Amino acid sequence: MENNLPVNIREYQELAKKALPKMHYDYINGGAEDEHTLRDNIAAYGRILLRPRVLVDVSNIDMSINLLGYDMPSPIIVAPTGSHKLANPEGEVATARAAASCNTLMVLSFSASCKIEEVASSCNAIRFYQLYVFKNRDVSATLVRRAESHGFKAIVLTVDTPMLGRREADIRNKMVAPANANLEGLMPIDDLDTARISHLQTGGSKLEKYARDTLDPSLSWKDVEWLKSITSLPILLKGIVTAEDARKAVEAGAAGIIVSNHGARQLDYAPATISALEEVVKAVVGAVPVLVDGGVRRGTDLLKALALGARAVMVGRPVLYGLAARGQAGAKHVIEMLNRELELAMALCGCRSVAEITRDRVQTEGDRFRSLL
Ligand SMILES: Cc1cc2nc3c(=O)[nH]c(=O)nc-3n(C[C@H](O)[C@H](O)[C@H](O)COP(=O)(O)O)c2cc1C
Ligand SMILES: CC(C)CC(=O)C(=O)O
Repeated sequence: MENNLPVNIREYQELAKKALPKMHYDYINGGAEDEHTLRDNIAAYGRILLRPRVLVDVSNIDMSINLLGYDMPSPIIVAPTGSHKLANPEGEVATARAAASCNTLMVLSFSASCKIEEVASSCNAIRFYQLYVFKNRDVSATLVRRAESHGFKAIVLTVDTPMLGRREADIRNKMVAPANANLEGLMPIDDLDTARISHLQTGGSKLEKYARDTLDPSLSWKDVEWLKSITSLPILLKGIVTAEDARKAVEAGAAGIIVSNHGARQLDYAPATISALEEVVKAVVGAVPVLVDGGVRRGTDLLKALALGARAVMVGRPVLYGLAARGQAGAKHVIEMLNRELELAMALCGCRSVAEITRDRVQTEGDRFRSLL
């Protein structure tokens, strides 16, 4: 096996598909409804071309960045994804160790299958905590306090999930809500079991029923204020794809914006995130860092996102593919592979540092259209 390691993310995806029960692979891999946005998150990267500059001495490439005051050796971040135990029995602890061994920042999901405390004590690293606002605010507030006291450095509030998107593979597979290790003792377990296990008349998956019983559809800008009132940690808003909301996020005091469509699992026909990134970057005019996730599978994708103004780039499914295929070693290899691919892409584009990955290194469809006018 070690001599036959996958050479790219696609190969990890194939291994993950072989390794996992169909229900779990579909949950990880799937998107909402027609999966138009799911395909476009990846396809949109393919429509952006690179404009390499040559005869630059690229014998030293520096991929480091600074995010919210933290120096990071590369702009890659592990996106928050729920239920890592579906991919590997060691769950988020294995992912956290993989990320830490690459000095990569990980965002721990609210829906994690390992406890905040377990992840925090498994290895030393800078980590952020992702939050959902539950109907019962005390549940969310308690988790924020636990994350704070275990050294998490920022809260990533996911704002694109007032209710769960319609994921048809999960409906077909009768996907059950995976156990959330961090809710134990916070919600009456009977309620959770009913939500997780009961049959539905609505045609949604059991996961959808669980989300409906817990997530608060009244989520609004007031909740950002509420969150600010209960924590002194910086708050990043994840799930913004328009200039209008980006401006509101800055007004609301967000410390950062994550351009995301939740890996195309929420609103189908939302824009591919790489197509929405520049609009958001322009709207915030440097007031806060803008991050992006969705569809990143290559180092060249990372370079394109950085050229269009992302400060850092989050990766979701690829890490889960690595975890499912080869556990902690697989998750680590995925991060390393993306780092090496980015380094090579930078060298071949003549960029010695992230600051040198400027807007003119890419040509978007919009650029091609404008050049015809
Ligand atoms: C299996 C899975 C679970 C996810 N769970 C969460 C979650 O708990 N919270 C959240 O904010 N985003 C969640 N996401 C969305 C990711 O944070 C991220 O936006 C998305 O995976 C990026 O797209 P990519 O998978 O193409 O890299 C999840 C995504 C996947 C694939
Ligand atoms: C339980 C869900 C809300 C987790 C999630 O965000 C997802 O599956 O995309």
